[in-house]
Amino acid sequence: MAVAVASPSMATSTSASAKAKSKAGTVPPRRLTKEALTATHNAHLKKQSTSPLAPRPVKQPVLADAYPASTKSIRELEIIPLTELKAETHHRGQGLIVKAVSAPFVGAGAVSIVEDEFGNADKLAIYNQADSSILSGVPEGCVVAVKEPYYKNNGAAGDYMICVDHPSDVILLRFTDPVIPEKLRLGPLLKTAEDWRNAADRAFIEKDFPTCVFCYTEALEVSDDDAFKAAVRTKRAGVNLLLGRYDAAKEDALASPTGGPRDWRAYYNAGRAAYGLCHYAESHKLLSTALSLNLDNASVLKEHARCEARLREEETGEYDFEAMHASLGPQSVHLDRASFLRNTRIADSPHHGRGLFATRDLRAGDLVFVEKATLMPNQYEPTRASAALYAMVVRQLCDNPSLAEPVLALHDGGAYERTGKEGTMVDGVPVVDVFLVESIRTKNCFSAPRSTLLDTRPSQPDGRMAKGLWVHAAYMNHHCIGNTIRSFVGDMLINRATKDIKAGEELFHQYAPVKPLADVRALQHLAGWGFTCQCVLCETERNSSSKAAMDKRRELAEAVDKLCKKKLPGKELIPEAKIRNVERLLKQLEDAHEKDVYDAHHLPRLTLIYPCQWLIVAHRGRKNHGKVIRYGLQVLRNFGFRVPDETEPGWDPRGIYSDPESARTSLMTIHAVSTLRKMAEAYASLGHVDMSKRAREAAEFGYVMITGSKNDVDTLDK
Ligand SMILES: C[S@@+](CC[C@H](N)C(=O)[O-])C[C@H]1O[C@@H](n2cnc3c(N)ncnc32)[C@H](O)[C@@H]1O
Repeated sequence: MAVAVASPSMATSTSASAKAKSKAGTVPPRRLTKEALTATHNAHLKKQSTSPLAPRPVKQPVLADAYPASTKSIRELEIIPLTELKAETHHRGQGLIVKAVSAPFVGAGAVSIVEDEFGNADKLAIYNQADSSILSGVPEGCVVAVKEPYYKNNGAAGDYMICVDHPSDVILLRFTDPVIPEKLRLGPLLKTAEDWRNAADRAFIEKDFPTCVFCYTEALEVSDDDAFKAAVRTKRAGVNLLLGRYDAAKEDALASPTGGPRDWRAYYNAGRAAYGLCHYAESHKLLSTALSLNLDNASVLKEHARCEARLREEETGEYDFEAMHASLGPQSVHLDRASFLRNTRIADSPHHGRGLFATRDLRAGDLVFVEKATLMPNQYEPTRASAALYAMVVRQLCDNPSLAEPVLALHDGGAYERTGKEGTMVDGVPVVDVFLVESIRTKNCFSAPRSTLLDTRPSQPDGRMAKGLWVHAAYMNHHCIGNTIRSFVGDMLINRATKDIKAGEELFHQYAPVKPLADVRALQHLAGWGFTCQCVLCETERNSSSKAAMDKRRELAEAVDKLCKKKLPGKELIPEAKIRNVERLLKQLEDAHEKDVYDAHHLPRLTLIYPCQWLIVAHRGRKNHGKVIRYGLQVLRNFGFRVPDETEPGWDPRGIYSDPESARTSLMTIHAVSTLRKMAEAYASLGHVDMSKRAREAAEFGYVMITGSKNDVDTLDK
């Protein structure tokens, strides 16, 4: 489903919010009557979009307004009437029990008019519910408990609402729940378990799966017939599978065997649920049991074989990358593949908290790990990608509580105070704190193109990225001079070594492409992830490079950008005079790098890369092959690789990746690959066949690291 960000008009304006804050903690003197509330609500309902394809808005949390989710049971709270709600107040230790007396208006959240046992009415806005939950649009007549409610002004005078951000702060109560006050109690809507089961079956036919689950649950509560219950559980397992509620599906399925001939179905469903959770070993075991009970069943055989393929990937790290690329499409970015993680382990890092470490020696170019996204929405629209991921994490934590352990274990930036109860079950639902989720999302998510390979094509890249969470990769710390690099095929993250790595060494990657200017880079690290990079480049530039030299480099880099318009030349012939101007600026920029800092430590000189690349393309257009090679060597040198100033006899570009000296200082990027490829072409034009072959092989090898798999490096021209 498409996701949109809630429009600014939905947010309270600054002056209105200041006014509202001045009333904080007091019971508002004038509130809207039930009739006024209902009239406005009904007017909104009439305008409500009913298209299932309409983008679903998401109310993304503002971390500055964070408050913790309630961790108490509704039974521990003091139930208050609506008239006791105080403005801009989180009612700690208190709760509401109210009945929906209107149909829900479903937008960024679901808004209903609710009534308490005394006939007081108010507006209830529930956000962040999973689509699988009835609470994503509370049906009229349902009774809900709101725990530790937050009451806020909605912008206009007298217009207040109960705002539920944390999905676990609202509980759908069963009609017979004794906590419901007498006046709101309807008693059971249907009498017998069969009635409820039939109602569920009807909801199933109408594809109203949340209602279907609700009615099966009521049937189970009412019945004491084990055979009936087993059959209902089988049905509910099937619906939960459809809803992607795999934890519940597995539990239902495993509670349904009766010792009869249809038990294979229970293990089959449980196996499919475990597969949905990517628990392939468990899935295989369950499907094997199903198979032992029904040897010839084609569906079981198919799932069993699929599961074995996943186990092989987990074990060997062997993937058919070509087939994975071929299977990508606008609607198919979630690939049916398992993660391969055994070359790595999570352990304490001297850099920060936990990090990822190699469990065996790896060579440059080796696959370090491959990880299937824990969660990645198929949403590449830049304005929607973050909100879509946030919404997905929240909804999945509600739908599959077992996800809480790996997701909540991630670093949250340290500023958010956890209660320690997040993820635990209270009142039958997992405590989900949306502000914690957002803190974790911002510190751990990656941007992912649909395919890194396609992204390297100049004709293709649209720069559109989805955002996703890969919980294993999230343990990797940043290093500008990283020893690994990531790429993507759909929702699969591929991580390859860019250098030789010894068992036990910490693995690093770059969180974002490394900015050439040290202070810009430092700001990005601090603002984005709250750290100061200690890599040799950042550390040395911070401590040894003078401010005057840094300013000079910035000034000259800007002059180059201005002259070259921040682009590489196209097919046009570049005038000699312009080339000379760029060469002059390049020389000045080179001189602005202190020799005792950059040459002594052989540090990358990142501001020099762009003018060198520009000159390569300009000279290539004029068939100045010697110059292409000269500036090609400079690009490699400026990325921190050890290369000769001029091609020396015996120099082999294929050695740059495993050269231990280069390893300390070099950054691996697509620009190094495209430079090697152009050098290969220039060597060939000069008749240096052997050097051309070596440079081409070095480019091809680098392209495997960059794109994640073996691909034709000429893609760079397509
Ligand atoms: C995705 S987490 C990485 C795993 C994290 N170390 C942990 O313990 O969970 C990102 C956070 O790690 C920390 N970090 C990453 N790279 C770092 C580095 N080179 N130096 C210091 N802290 C770093 C920052 O606090 C950053 O917000």
